[in-house]
Amino acid sequence: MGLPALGLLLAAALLRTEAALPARSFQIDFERDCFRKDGAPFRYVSGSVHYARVPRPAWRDRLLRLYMAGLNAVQVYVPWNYHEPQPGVYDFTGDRDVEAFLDLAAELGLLVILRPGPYICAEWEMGGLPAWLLWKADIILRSTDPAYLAAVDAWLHVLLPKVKPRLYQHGGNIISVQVENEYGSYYACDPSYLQHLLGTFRALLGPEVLLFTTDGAQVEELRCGTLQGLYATVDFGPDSNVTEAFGAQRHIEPRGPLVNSEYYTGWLDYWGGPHASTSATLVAQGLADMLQLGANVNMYMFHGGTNFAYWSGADFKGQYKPVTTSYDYDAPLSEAGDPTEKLFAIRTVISKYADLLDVLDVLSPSGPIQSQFPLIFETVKQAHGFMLYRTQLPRDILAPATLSAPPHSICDRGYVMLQKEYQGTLERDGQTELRVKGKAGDTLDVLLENMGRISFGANFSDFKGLLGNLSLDSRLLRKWLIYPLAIDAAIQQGWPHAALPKSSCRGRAGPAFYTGTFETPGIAWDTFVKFPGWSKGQLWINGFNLGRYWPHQGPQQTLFVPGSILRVGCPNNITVLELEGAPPNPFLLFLDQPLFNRTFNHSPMDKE
Ligand SMILES: CCCCNC(=S)N1C[C@H](O)[C@@H](O)[C@@H](O)[C@H]1CO
Repeated sequence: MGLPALGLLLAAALLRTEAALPARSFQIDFERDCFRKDGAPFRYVSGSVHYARVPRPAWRDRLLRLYMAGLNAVQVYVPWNYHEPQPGVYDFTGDRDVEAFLDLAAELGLLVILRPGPYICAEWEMGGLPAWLLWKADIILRSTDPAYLAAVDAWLHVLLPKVKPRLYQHGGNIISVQVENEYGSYYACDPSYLQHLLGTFRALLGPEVLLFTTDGAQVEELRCGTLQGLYATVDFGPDSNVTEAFGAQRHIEPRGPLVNSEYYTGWLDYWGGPHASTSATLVAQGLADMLQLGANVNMYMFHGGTNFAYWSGADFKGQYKPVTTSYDYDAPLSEAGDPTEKLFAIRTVISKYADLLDVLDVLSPSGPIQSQFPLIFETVKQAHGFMLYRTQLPRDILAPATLSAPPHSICDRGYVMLQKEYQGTLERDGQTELRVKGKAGDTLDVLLENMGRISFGANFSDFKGLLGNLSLDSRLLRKWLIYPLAIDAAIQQGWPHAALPKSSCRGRAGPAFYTGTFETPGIAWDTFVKFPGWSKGQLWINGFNLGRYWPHQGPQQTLFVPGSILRVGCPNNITVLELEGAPPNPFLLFLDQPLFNRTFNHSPMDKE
């Protein structure tokens, strides 16, 4: 392609910058029975932490432990009575600073599932309803009783304006909001009450936020607890049959994501009764069964904490049963915040389902840029490294179709995945076509690598990225999400070591991060690292970017590692971004000599 055409193409690409709008969406895909976050399939693995049961100085510790266990969201109740001790008197300070708790979760990269009630149950005093409601002795709680609704609306008009700017669609981290709580278990069964709440939540939160209900996984409980316009979810513990329980949800929601909003990791204690104890193995197995189904799960409780002061509630089953001060719940994180055997069992399960590409929230914290056609690095002000281009197949492609790029428009290498399965590599001066097949809506990703801008010999600017439009059987692919990747920043901040649970990993085809640690033998000398059987990628040790490796291409087979970046007497963190395919049992070798030339003597170290 001559320069003018390339120039024109470039101009066209540049002209399209106005189309670049930030995409922040969290919706239900009723076709593919999943959530979509920014247009991409998304599944949450969440845990309940109640800020009202944890002193504020410990919030960061508890949320970080939840994050490091591999969860990507935290479910949060808002107890009305904790914030409105007297009618019209509000307290959001100190341990009651719910905004600070939500913002801390956001800072730690956690999404939030918010449950503002107004009734929350939770073994909390009066289920979160303020005791002063009972000054009107004949009030009918959780109904369309005008006195009750007046107090509810006044409270929601104070609380929900604090929530709205933190909604995911507004740049925050709250992905969904629950209306009421297990209303199907309440005798009143007043659908006008739920309808009123729906109206108030929509008026104060806007049309985009995902609103849902939660009820026990029994059809009779779902009958009164659900409402058109509120996505119905269920709750059940490890002693339930997963298929039957989600079958109850499907009775109300035949399509949409499976959601267990309260997967009981333990249970509450009553005065006079035994401390609850639920087997870690049973809890982990139930979690694995649900994740295998692709379900979204919130573990109730991940961390229970304590019913300080007079905040413990009570159950009534023909007999008054007050709940204890400890809300340990036999949860994965103990009342005092200590990890338990159950936490490690859960972390192991999650690590088997952790999806590295879900870490786009970390690697691309500003979120994707939405554009009709691909944008180049320079348009989005990305200098070096990698960008991820994502779109969906526009139609079923049941027979292999040709995915193609204009010649020389791949600057410089594009690693193609369909539904996260590696399809092959598009190259600047090489292969520009691949054969793919899939279903409408399948996610097509192109991880685009900048291999370095021309330093001599060209009379044009060496722009980077997808400089042209990809097509499928000659029909242009549109509606792209573009993620500039800040990999170095994430690694320097401790990702993925702090985030991804350690698990024995087997090599896979296509782009993937591999992490590990190693000890030096008491010295920190210069060394050379070799990649037996690896293909091409990038290497970091202790946050230092050592550069590109490409033993598949050669000639060099090792990377130089300066001794100055190594640590003695403590683990060294190593992160590998392999782009085309790691060996089945990935390992690295440290040598005291460089290998500058690709050898073909098939020595054991060269074994693929
Ligand atoms: C014996 C408790 C019966 C009601 N509560 C139930 S089932 N639960 C569901 C309820 O939504 C939650 O807030 C918690 O109260 C949980 C028990 O920890």
